[in-house]
Amino acid sequence: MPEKSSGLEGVVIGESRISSIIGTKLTYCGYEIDDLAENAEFEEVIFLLWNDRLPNKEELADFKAKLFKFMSVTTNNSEQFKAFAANKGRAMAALRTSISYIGIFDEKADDMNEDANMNKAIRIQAAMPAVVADFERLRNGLETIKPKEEFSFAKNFLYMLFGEEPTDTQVEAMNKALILHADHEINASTFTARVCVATLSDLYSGTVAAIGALKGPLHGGANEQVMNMLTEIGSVDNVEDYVYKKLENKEKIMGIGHRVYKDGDPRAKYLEDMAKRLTEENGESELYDMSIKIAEIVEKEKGLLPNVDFFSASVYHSMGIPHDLFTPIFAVSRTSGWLAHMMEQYRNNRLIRPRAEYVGHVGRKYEPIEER
Ligand SMILES: CC(=O)SCCNC(=O)CCNC(=O)[C@H](O)C(C)(C)COP(=O)(O)OP(=O)(O)OC[C@H]1O[C@@H](n2cnc3c(N)ncnc32)[C@H](O)[C@@H]1OP(=O)(O)O
Ligand SMILES: O=C([O-])CC(=O)C(=O)O
Repeated sequence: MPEKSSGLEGVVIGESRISSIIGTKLTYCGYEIDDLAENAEFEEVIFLLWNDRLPNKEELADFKAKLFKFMSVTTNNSEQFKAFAANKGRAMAALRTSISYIGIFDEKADDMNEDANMNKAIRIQAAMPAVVADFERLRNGLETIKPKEEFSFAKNFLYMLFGEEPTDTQVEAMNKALILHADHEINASTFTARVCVATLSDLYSGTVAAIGALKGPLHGGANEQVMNMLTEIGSVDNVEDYVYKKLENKEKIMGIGHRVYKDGDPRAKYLEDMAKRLTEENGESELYDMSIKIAEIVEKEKGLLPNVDFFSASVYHSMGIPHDLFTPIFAVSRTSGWLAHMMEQYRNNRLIRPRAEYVGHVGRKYEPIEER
């Protein structure tokens, strides 16, 4: 029997050209995350992850046009969608179900060639922001908003969500957040997507499986939990009591710690900067001050540092985004990484099927029901 690794910690599951984590350095296809966060548009990063190179001007224009086309044809006006939005259905569940639902109507869903998969990838990526925005509007009894061709992905996402043109600061913050969350090696949701398509299942199925994995509070779901925690704490004066009590009870502080980064998450500093700026502009800098105090105590007591989810909560809150849409926004971004990984998996596929050490009963015999 091969060696056991709980949580597959430290296990290398194969090769990838997509993102690399070395110490606290994160790169996408060889480009440092800092370089991309400072200079790129999210659409360029999606293209990069899917093609292993940045697009030229014409390729980017063509790619944006395709994304736009599918963002605008994704009408979430089906009766089912309206019903779960009107019932104030849960946002991640709505997203998961919507992607599955859209997949039903793609006649080429099971075509496995590279071109067909690239087309499906564009459809899925483009559908994500539209589904999140439409869900938010429909549950509030509002009309859905069509994207505009001249707007970027980040700008359209905010525009479809709020129904008015976002400010440059908001667009810049959303663009950066989308880039910073786009890919992260073999995290739990990406691994889930790869396991799913390694059976030669389709990209819709892999995306739906990945959304389910991202939803959990130990992964992408942590950003909403961070906001719940900040709301519950309420003021800087209450931080110490709250954090020490949690630690004494061996409870987790959300948004802190990481399976791979033990010396800090390189994405957190960007979100921290944005959180500082945006909370100040919003007159809610206490949210930032509380976050800093929480992080200081947990670092002092446990040696653990904030991950990408910690400051993204105050960033999204400052932008006026409802708290249950924080994790769906993570999904809008991470879909780019999931799709890149699934297409990479197809190119060099092998069924993913590990083993388990059996620790259950042995040698039992079937007992007739009357004798149990
Ligand atoms: C995008 C993302 O997915 S980033 C991660 C988002 N998730 C969170 O923010 C949830 C909070 N954090 C956690 O639960 C964890 O740090 C994880 C799941 C992210 C990583 O967990 P693991 O690699 O399994 O670390 P592990 O659970 O072994 O932790 C090691 C020790 O640190 C403690 N610890 C880890 N994270 C935290 C935390 N957030 N708060 C308090 N203690 C923590 C553990 O209890 C454990 O303590 P012990 O040695 O006294 O038992
Ligand atoms: O890599 C991980 O385990 C979690 C994470 O930070 C991410 O998915 O962005």
